[in-house]
Amino acid sequence: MVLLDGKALSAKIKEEVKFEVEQIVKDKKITPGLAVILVGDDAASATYVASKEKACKDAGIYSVVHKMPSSITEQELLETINMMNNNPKLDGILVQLPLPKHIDTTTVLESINPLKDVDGFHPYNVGRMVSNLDSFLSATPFGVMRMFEEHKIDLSGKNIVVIGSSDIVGKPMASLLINAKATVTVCNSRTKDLKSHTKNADIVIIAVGVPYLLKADMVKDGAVVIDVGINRLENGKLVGDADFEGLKEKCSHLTPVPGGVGPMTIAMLLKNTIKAANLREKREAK
Ligand SMILES: Nc1nc2c(c(=O)[nH]1)N[C@@H](CN(C=O)c1ccc(C(=O)N[C@@H](CCC(=O)O)C(=O)O)cc1)CN2
Repeated sequence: MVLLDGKALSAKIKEEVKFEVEQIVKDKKITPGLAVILVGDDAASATYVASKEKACKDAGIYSVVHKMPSSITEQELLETINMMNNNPKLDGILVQLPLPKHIDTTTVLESINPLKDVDGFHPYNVGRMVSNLDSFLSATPFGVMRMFEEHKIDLSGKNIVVIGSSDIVGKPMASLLINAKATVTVCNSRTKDLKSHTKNADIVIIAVGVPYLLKADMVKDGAVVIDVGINRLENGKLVGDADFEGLKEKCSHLTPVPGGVGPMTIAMLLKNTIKAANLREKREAK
């Protein structure tokens, strides 16, 4: 079994980004800039934002983290985003999810300038991605695609099952796979007989937030399994949605948790920030 090591690959991508930043600074005389908005005091979100801040610093990207209490109104958040939309030094803007319940996530994401939308969550970018046009790609599915590319895992004509249809992972993942000419089945919590789908799959991608849901008897020999789940058990252990120990005997390729898809999310965010910095002149001309 080949371990799809996201930690090692993300380190390589971060080095690529560092080089790209140096080129931009030299050629365009600008420093790429990223704004991260963190609303509330969710501990996991705070950790992810801190990792994004550190990754930016290491790569030479200017970053600002704007922390807001969970009591803020939607209007206050929209005003902050508007200010960032109008700041030319900020090439990318992202709002860490999830947001508190009283704030409408769609309204907030739609308020970000699509040319600064480094999360790829704005409907403009989602639409362009579905149409296979150049766009910002949501970092997690983008990271999974980069893993496939790196390990020369061909997608064309493959039967791929995506378990989970979230806006952040499942839906964009399915679109990218369709564009890569795979035969894609998307399953969700109402899917009848999940195993009948996964058993036929060359590749299974799972992102549901249910520890150990995908077991060895649910996949065929030599399957590729990509585990996007991150679940913290009561004993503090971090595990995925797939039963790694059982699956490792059966799969040709498998991602670990931690150290698989998670670190790729941050590396691909940096890639998107470089893309956004390269759009600065285009934005300014508008
Ligand atoms: N605005 C966004 N919000 C959220 C996103 C996103 O892409 N944009 N994705 C997730 C959280 N996330 C990044 O924001 C993220 C999740 C996990 C990891 C990661 O490296 N995980 C490690 C384990 C970390 C730990 O110890 O908890 C791993 O899997 O090895 C990075 C980023 C939801 N919100």
